[in-house]
Amino acid sequence: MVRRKTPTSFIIGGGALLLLCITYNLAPLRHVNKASLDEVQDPLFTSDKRQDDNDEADASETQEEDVLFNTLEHIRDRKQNSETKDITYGNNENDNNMKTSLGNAQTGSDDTETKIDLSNIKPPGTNGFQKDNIARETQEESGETNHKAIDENKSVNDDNDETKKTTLVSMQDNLLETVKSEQGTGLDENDNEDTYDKETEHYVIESEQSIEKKTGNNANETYLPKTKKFPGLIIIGIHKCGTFALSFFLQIHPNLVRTQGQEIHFFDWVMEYKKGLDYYISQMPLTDPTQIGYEKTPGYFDGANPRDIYNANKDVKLAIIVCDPVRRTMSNHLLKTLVFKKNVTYEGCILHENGTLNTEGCPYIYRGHYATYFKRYLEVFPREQILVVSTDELKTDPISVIKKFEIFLNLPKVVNDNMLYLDETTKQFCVKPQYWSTKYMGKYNGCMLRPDKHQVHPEIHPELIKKLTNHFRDQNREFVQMTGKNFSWVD
Ligand SMILES: Nc1ncnc2c1ncn2[C@@H]1O[C@H](COP(=O)(O)OS(=O)(=O)O)[C@@H](OP(=O)(O)O)[C@H]1O
Repeated sequence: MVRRKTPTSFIIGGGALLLLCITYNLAPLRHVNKASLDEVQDPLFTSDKRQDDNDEADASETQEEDVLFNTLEHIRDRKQNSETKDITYGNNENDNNMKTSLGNAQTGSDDTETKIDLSNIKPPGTNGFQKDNIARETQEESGETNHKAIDENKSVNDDNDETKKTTLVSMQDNLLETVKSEQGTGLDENDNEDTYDKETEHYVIESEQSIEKKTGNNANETYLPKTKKFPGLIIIGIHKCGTFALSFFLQIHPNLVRTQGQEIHFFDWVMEYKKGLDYYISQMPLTDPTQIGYEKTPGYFDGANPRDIYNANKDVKLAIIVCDPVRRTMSNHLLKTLVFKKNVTYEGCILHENGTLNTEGCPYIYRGHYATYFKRYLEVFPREQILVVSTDELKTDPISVIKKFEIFLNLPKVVNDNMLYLDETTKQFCVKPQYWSTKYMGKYNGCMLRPDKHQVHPEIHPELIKKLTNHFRDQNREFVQMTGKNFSWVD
């Protein structure tokens, strides 16, 4: 009679075998996860004076795909608002305001002094200007590409650590590039022929235009070589105060050339900064010796270390465009919710649960502390090296603003009122066709009509306006003193 093996030994033997298989099979995956996470997270989430790492813990607990989505979201947040503390609404120990809704803002307070009746506040965005267009534009410019990139990654062989790591890193680069291109015009300069001249420390490029000048119809024009160099002007802020419009209108000056299609974020994103100055210069537009290249990254105002900019080029001229910080809070919120689809409420950001203002935790508010940030620049740059203009003025009289730049940058005085017209339908100033470049401005037809730059603002509750106005008063007054300029919104 054949003795059958006991079930116990089967169980023990089988169990051991199973354990061995699981360990063997999962070990590489675990290894990949860890390595990949390190690769993906390190540059993005490293704690730094410029970057907040509050998402790090969450991200490290997710699977790879989730990390990539999170990474994209994280980069988006950085790009979108250039907010170094963006995700951290809840830095107050009692505050978890990302989750705070209108409802619990109303009910959460025991403090009758500070409690505000918010029942009349309309949820933002329900009747927002061209909301669908924004959604489409956002999707067109980023979403589809991002998802495609992520789908592509799914096909990578799970067993191949190196391939996977490389893919994740290059996906991270792709995502960053995609995100970077979201905010700009989306019209990229065709400058693949870069060559770096070590002697002059310049990128020397023959652009289409200069080649055309040498060989084409414009043979009589003097050929001026175009190079990439450190910008002569950087528009450092202020976020949501019309930096795009300013950058747009400055293009009508023939001696000013802006970077195309993206904000550079070199001085406020650690990962970009680490790429070095040569990389930064490679991102600049081609300019001939009569032209000044400029870039605008509003995140520099509150997110960059002014010393880094100064050390890179102490002669660079800086500009900021300034708006009412109370209105700016809503602008910031609409960008976050309508354009970047964050599920947050205005009140959830700006108020603690007890109804007091979340002044240090909500970027809508703390980015309006103009005096604080401006002071940091004045510690490094001479006042006369920073031009301060106002959003109101740019809206009502763009040419006068550009004329200020002509003086500030010692440019030929060529701009005049005749270059613009007031569009009757939109009540916006537009550039006459003969003064805009089809290559860079064509998409907007000479008018600065990006829907996300003309949001219809829902009403802010009068009590909140009062609170915010009181809060910003000292900062505003100090800012007026520092700049020597007056603004309609400063009392
Ligand atoms: N022509 C003109 N002149 C001056 N200012 C203008 C102009 N057009 C738009 N705007 C204002 O620009 C706001 C968007 O600001 P930014 O372009 O700086 O936004 S961002 O920081 O780049 O995301 C935008 O904010 P919202 O009104 O909330 O859309 C406008 O207040």
